[in-house]
Amino acid sequence: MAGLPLATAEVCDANSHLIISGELRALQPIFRMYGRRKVFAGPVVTLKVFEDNVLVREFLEEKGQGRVLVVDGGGSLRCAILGGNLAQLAQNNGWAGIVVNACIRDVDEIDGCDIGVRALGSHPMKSNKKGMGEKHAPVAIAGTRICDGEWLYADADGILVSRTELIV
Ligand SMILES: O=C([O-])CC(=O)C(=O)O
Repeated sequence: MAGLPLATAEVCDANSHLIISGELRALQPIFRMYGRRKVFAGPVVTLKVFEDNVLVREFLEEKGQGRVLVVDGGGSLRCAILGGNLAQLAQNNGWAGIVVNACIRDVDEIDGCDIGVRALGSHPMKSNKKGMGEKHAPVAIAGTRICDGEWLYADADGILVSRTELIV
């Protein structure tokens, strides 16, 4: 069930066979936690952009239905590709969380939203608005390849990606 609070450490202990096969991977611990939801999970939607957040908005304008948006922003530390308005939109549209391999801004506003956000850090500058990027492309972030439709589980210990939904 989407949103079920699975503990990532317990999932790892109980599923060593899935770790060995590569079906279950842990992202390297490079992210900071933002948003009110410290624990979130759901099916993944991937997006690849670079210092441009038009496509981030396009996704978050859709109904989230408990999904997690994974944005590979190329690791950029030069501007923010998610801010308070987009986080509010994501919350209102029912996204479970957003993982950003880049920076965010409006941290206080995002921390007030009922959504989980992980990002490399915060940056006060906005991004470009050209609409460049690739939706649903496989991404490689934090040492981990992530594909559209996989499942992501995040809690205080870290972030797991599983090829299929994990059942408790
Ligand atoms: O529009 C942007 O570039 C991001 C932002 O600041 C927001 O979502 O509030």
